[in-house]
Amino acid sequence: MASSQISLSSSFLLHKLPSPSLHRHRHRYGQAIACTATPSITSQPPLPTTNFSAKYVPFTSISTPTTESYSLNDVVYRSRDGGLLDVQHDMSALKQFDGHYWRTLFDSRVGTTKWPYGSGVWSKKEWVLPQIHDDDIVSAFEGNSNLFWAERFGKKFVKMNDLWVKHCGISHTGSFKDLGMTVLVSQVNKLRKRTTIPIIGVGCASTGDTSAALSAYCAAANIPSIVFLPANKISMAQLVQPIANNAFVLSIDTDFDGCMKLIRQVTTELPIYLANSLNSLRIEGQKTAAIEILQQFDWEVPDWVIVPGGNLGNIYAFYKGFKMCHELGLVDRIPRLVCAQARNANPLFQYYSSGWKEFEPVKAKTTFASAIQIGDPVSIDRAVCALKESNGIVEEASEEELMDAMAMADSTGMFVCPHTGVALSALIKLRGKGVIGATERAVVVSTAHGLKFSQAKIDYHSMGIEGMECSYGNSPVTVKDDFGAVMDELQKFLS
Ligand SMILES: Cc1ncc(COP(=O)(O)O)c(C=O)c1O
Ligand SMILES: N[C@@H](CCOP(=O)(O)O)C(=O)O
Repeated sequence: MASSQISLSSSFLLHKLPSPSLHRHRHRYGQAIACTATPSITSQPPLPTTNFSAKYVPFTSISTPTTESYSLNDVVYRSRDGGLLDVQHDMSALKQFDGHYWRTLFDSRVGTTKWPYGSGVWSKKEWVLPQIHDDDIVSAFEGNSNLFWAERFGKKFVKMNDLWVKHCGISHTGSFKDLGMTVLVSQVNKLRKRTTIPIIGVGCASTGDTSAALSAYCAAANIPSIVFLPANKISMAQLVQPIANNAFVLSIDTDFDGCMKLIRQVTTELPIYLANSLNSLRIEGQKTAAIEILQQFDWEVPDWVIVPGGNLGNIYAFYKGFKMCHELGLVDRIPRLVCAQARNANPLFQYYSSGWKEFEPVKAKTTFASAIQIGDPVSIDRAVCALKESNGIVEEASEEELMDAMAMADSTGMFVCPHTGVALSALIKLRGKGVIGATERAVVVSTAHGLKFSQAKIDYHSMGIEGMECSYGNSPVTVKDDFGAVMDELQKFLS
């Protein structure tokens, strides 16, 4: 058994759970929701009675079949040989229903208040965590985020008409991490409530967004959360989130990669459940953003999806979501994926540029895209798989390019984070090279809310960043309290 595994009982039996056909009323987030696991609305297809299931398998089993597998009720993050794990669904059970069935089922749940299907994640429950009981789910009705037609940005800056931004950051804690965290914390909630597995808390290393999501979902479920943050390397808005949500916060004098090493060691010694995306449960929630994009396009497949990458779980999550939709007959192909990295933290870009010869972690340098300042991504193998299987591309953006792209987007009415700037910058480059065509449909994934990174925007618009022109900077004009002076400034502006 790998040292990172805590040997715990996997004998938790689902038949101990209350019958899923129970009709009942329950309270969530102060709202009384009439909930039934057997929906009565006629527009919704009957729920399948088949027993769907999922288990952990070594990630390598995608290409090399193996008998090694673990129950999702086990506390295990790595395979016997120390590799990554993946959640494998019983695809033959899911395939008993055709693509039309799944599309109709998922569409019927959009906008519902019925627990837990009002969540963009749990509206796909059968594909996410099929064996969890609704009562154990910890959700803030995350997901269902805006797929924004970036009409003005598209026309003005990249000569495209069919450009979209998936605003995953307009969410409960302001980033896409909510999608994965609802799944992970729900599973922990179930294990703590219904088994004797000792989990005293849930922990993560973070560049700011994972910790915000973890602490919020744990607080909602009354589960202790422990977060390791690289000191002085995350934004104030991100730092205050776990503090406000009552997490135990360790600010450590290292970078994210150092924090990640520490939390991996700590979670092998103490019964603290690991919440980083090394834990493949997170991917199951995050993959629903891909399914949601297809759904929002009425199940038409975009040509390109561009995702900023750091620890590299999300690029694989998008691939997995698209792949499942293809395999289960909801769509007939998958989009090409682009992973965009900051030049100051670009180990994947370097690996890709070398023709996938040899992966070398890097020492990540300071970047305005601070949440992706990661030099040794845990999901490197997952990212390579996603890119190879989707005929994907890796791009990078300099500090000036990513900040300009962020400012360009904001000038057209968005308010995006620097990581979205990295992805937009990749789009600009790929359009410039003619790789992405003018009439193709592209989706840029926006990963966090711009308000979390207001200091970066202040720095840019103050035009005081050393070595950066800040070409799209927009400083306020200082004027004295005088009608004539105000009129003079307005005349200058209007002319
Ligand atoms: C805002 C933001 N964007 C992008 C990423 C990259 O996601 P991933 O680590 O899954 O590659 C992260 C976290 O790493 C993030 O917090
Ligand atoms: N950007 C992340 C970095 C950790 O990524 P994870 O997906 O492995 O948790 C963060 O916000 O902490």
